[in-house]
Amino acid sequence: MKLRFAPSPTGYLHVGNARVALVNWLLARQQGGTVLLRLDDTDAERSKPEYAEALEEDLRWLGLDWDETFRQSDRMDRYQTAAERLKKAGRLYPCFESEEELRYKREQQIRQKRPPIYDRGALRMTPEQYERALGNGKTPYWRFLLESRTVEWQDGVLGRRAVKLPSLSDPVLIRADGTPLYTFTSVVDDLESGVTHIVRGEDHVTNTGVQLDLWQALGGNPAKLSFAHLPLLTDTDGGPLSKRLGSLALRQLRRDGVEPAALAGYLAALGTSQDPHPGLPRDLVAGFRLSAISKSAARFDIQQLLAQNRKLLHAASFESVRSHLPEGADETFWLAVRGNLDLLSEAKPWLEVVRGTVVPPPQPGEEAYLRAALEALPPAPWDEATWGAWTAALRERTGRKGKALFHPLRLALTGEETGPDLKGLLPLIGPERAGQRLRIAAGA
Ligand SMILES: Nc1ncnc2c1ncn2[C@@H]1O[C@H](COP(=O)(O)OP(=O)(O)OP(=O)(O)O)[C@@H](O)[C@H]1O
Repeated sequence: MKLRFAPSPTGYLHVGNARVALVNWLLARQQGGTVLLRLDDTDAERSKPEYAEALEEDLRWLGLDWDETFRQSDRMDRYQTAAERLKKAGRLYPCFESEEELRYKREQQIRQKRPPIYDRGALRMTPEQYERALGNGKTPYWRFLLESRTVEWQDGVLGRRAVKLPSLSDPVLIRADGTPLYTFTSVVDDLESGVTHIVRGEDHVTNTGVQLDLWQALGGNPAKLSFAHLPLLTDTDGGPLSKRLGSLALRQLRRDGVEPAALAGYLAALGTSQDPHPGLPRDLVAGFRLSAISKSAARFDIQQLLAQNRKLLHAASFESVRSHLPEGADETFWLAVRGNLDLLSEAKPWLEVVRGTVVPPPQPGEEAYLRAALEALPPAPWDEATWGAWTAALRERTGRKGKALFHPLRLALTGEETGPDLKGLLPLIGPERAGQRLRIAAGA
């Protein structure tokens, strides 16, 4: 079994690309298969080495690896050879029609209520017309002659699928400047690198019909190839994802402090009826089932991702996050704040709150209460019982309870409306800072 992930290095990977990469990887690792990372970089204008580097880095960050890798741009001679083979078999034919001519033909077809399919006009060219076009300095581009049949396959996610080839235009495989196009290079590579399972986004379903025809024309046996098309992910608002738009890029999520295990766990369960659980890809292998993926488009909900991230952080040991915490953060600090974090990057401002300077906002009308709180501060040393003892004494003294009792204290001590449990924070803030902050807040 051999699977491949074949992104084009034309931008930063987004969560939709990552889901496809993850599913390929999980299937391969579950069944002892091989993973190939192929860089589809024949679009020289849009492909950039820095994107290729970035996508490898992003995949590794997510916890994925691969057994083989190559770039299409290194295999131009192979595409050339395959093209010659198709030409000899009469399946690749030269065309000279310009974009404008083709547009005109399409408009006419639409007016006549006919499907706008390429009419194979180039096949009717006589050898003399062909030579004349060449003599006039024209260079042909090349189309693949599709067979007149319906291509069917059993899709691992979508079920039985069929593509009627006569309803499609013969695809251009080679541009006039000689560059081969995706439809072509992809099939040549899949065939020559021994790929057995193609798992990719649903945007490729029509390609699959064409590519199976091409696969056969190049001597491949379609029975040896399995397909699964994953429904496309949309963004939180239901909009499409694109590398070009930079939407929901792995890079950005990583920069925002999302943990790879949160993302991988969420992506593996997305579009299934399973509840997501954080886990690195290697931890998800055993529980993964391709058949559990639903046929409908799935929405990538950033809130749900954050929920996974939260779950992960709340249970994370100090040792496991230590190297990503700001300097000065110790285990007591981590245990005090972890239950309140969506993202690891949010730990830093809390370190500021316990160690740095907080200017509490004014709380008009609360000055007397805050003065009473200052006076009731328990003596040092402070521990986790201090908050309970202090607020119990204040309850007794002022008759306050609930929010009226706690909220002015939180605001004065942290400068924030919400945050980690004060039972853990108060001893970290310590008597000196707590006293200062209460004094300022009380206007004392
Ligand atoms: N929104 C999406 N959801 C799920 N899979 C996707 C999505 N978009 C692309 N893919 C899949 O990601 C893989 C890599 O494709 P590709 O590099 O062409 O990405 P792309 O986002 O479509 O790129 P671009 O925006 O540059 O056209 C393919 O298998 C493709 O089907």
